[in-house]
Amino acid sequence: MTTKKELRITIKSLKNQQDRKEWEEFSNKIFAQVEQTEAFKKSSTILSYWSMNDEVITHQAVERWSKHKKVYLPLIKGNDLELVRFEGVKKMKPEPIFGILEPTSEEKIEISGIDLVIVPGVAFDANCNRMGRGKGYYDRLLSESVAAKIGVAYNFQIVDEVPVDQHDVPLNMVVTEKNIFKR
Ligand SMILES: Nc1nc2c(c(=O)[nH]1)N(C=O)[C@@H](CNc1ccc(C(=O)N[C@@H](CCC(=O)O)C(=O)O)cc1)CN2
Ligand SMILES: Nc1ncnc2c1ncn2[C@@H]1O[C@H](COP(=O)(O)OP(=O)(O)OP(=O)(O)O)[C@@H](O)[C@H]1O
Repeated sequence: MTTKKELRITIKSLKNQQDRKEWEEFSNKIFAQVEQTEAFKKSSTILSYWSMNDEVITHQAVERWSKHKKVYLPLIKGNDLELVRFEGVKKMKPEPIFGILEPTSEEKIEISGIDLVIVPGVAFDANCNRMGRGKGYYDRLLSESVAAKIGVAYNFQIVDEVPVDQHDVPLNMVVTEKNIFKR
């Protein structure tokens, strides 16, 4: 059984072997699939993330969705995430630790007010288990949530088995450019 630490190293080296020119196209495909789901169609409040350069690219999808739904993005506050309304790229600022762009809006929401969460991750498996960047932010956030949870990843991030700890929260669905896994 591989450990989370080993799996993070494996995925990091796989990332370096990818042709990133395809990532924009893959990301478009992934979010086209997400938009077909009942969970998406029924949702009015979405928690997405604003992608960093090694993640499924969310920027276009967030802009598109924000025209007819309320879209929120995570903001790091110590050990927790605050959920802040997306009001356009111009109203975002880089956060000091990882440089992730975060919204500057005053409008916040509790996780209980969210219908659908688009979850980033380092690796996922076909049972919709997820491993993140190892800080536990999403595990703590999602443990309190009944929202639909859709993980998004490139297909190379799907592994046979993600090591699962007790606090890890499984997702309802994982979407890649090649597959849709449901639980
Ligand atoms: N786009 C995006 N936003 C997000 C997350 C995410 O995974 N992706 N988060 C999800 O939790 C939260 C931020 N948590 C983060 C945790 C670690 C790292 C990071 O870059 N870690 C380095 C190495 C660790 C370190 O420096 O100590 C890395 O993974 O290379 C970034 C964000 C909230 N916002
Ligand atoms: N519900 C929780 N309550 C308290 N601590 C937690 C909880 N979930 C995770 N943690 C702690 O967070 C740390 C990181 O956990 P883990 O390696 O599973 O994170 P991850 O799922 O990879 O990261 P993330 O959720 O940030 O993407 C662990 O030390 C774990 O004990």
